[in-house]
Amino acid sequence: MTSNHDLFVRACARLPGGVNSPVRAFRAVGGEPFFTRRADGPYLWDVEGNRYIDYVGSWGPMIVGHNHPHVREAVERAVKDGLSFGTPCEAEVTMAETIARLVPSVEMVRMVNSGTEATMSAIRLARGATGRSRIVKFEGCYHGHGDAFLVKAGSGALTLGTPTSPGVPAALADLTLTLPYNDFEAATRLLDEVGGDVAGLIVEPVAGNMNCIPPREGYLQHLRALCTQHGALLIFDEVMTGFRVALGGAQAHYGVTPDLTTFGKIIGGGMPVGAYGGRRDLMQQIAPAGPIYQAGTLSGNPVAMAAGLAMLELVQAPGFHDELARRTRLLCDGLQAWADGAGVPFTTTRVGAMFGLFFTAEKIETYAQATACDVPMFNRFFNAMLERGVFLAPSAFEAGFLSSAHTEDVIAATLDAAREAFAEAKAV
Ligand SMILES: Cc1ncc(COP(=O)(O)O)c(C=O)c1O
Ligand SMILES: N[C@H](C=O)CCC(=O)O
Repeated sequence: MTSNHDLFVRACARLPGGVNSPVRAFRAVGGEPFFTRRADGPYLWDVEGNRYIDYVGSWGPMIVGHNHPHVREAVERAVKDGLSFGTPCEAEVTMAETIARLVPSVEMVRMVNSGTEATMSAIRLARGATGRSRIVKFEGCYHGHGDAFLVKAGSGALTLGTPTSPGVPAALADLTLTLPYNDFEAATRLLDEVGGDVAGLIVEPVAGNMNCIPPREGYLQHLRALCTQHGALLIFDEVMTGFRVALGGAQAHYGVTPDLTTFGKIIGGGMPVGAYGGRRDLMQQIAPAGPIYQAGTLSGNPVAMAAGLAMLELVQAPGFHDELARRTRLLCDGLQAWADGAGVPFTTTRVGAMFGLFFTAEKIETYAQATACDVPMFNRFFNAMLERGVFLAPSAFEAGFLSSAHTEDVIAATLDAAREAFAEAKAV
């Protein structure tokens, strides 16, 4: 039998850090990653046969659990007709119509192959449409690895201590202005100062790459008003929140209408997909309808569209998101109870089926608070949970995700593990 360790040794010889995306490497939590052989429902199995309850969900897409038969069968049917056409196909039209129906601010959409491509393209559109160069993002928010976004970025960049990446030319980084998330005054001040030069302000409407931080009440409305006042485009990066925190995404949940929205994860059903869309007058500026160029050999891939459409069918079931939110609350309340019982300072955040675990007694609303939490304690808890067969995101700065396959029994098993894990993490 191949072992996780042997595979990691082989991987490190040929893949930087042994992985194809930094967050998978377990650098922050210590130890070595496991190698998944198969996944089903709420579970992953590694190459050694160990089973894990999975709260990473492929970093968000697997909202109906792994290997859901409806999604798998749609993929199997699509594959029989060919893997890629390089011509338009019906499924991509249906995908665009579905997104537009479920997210009304998106009048037109362009399919791409990742969340990174979606955000890079949205920013190009914002710059092209406004004739302005600067963009505004938030400290600790992550929008993929495009140059413009690797400035005070979250996710693996924050975890590994390189929030502003080498390799991004200073001339480009200087065009990215950053703001503290959830700070009303700072946003007002910055836009009053330079708003006339700002093409777009991009935000994760629920921050999910510095752990999970919901917006303060009225904050997204405030950003909307500022962008309107200064003629900057408001871009919601819903790669993580789209179709997860509510059927219509965070914009439906909070009742705020952005100019442009980016998607990924769930709309691919587990296949590599992204999309950006928004107001018709803006999207009509994208080539070949307009002059702003953006293209993709595999964009609108028929197999990926089939997977995404099948998943979007499932999340439209009546009560789907309410039930997921209820179970997420069960999980978070249960964790809180065991942490309190063990005398461990701990707090949780959640919006829909997205949650955050913080080792602090404070209510978390800012990047500064998130990064001041007890990270070594998180790392011990992570490893104690892993030993008990529960896989949390391997970083104190990533959100957790629930799926409809996480039944009350699965949550109860998670909580049993947590009771011991809190005690073990505290004992050190
Ligand atoms: C909010 C957000 N935007 C963009 C991205 C980039 O997506 P991808 O990894 O598919 O390029 C991610 C995740 O990686 C994300 O969480
Ligand atoms: N936090 C990232 C996206 O949501 C994790 C995915 C990755 O970068 O591999």
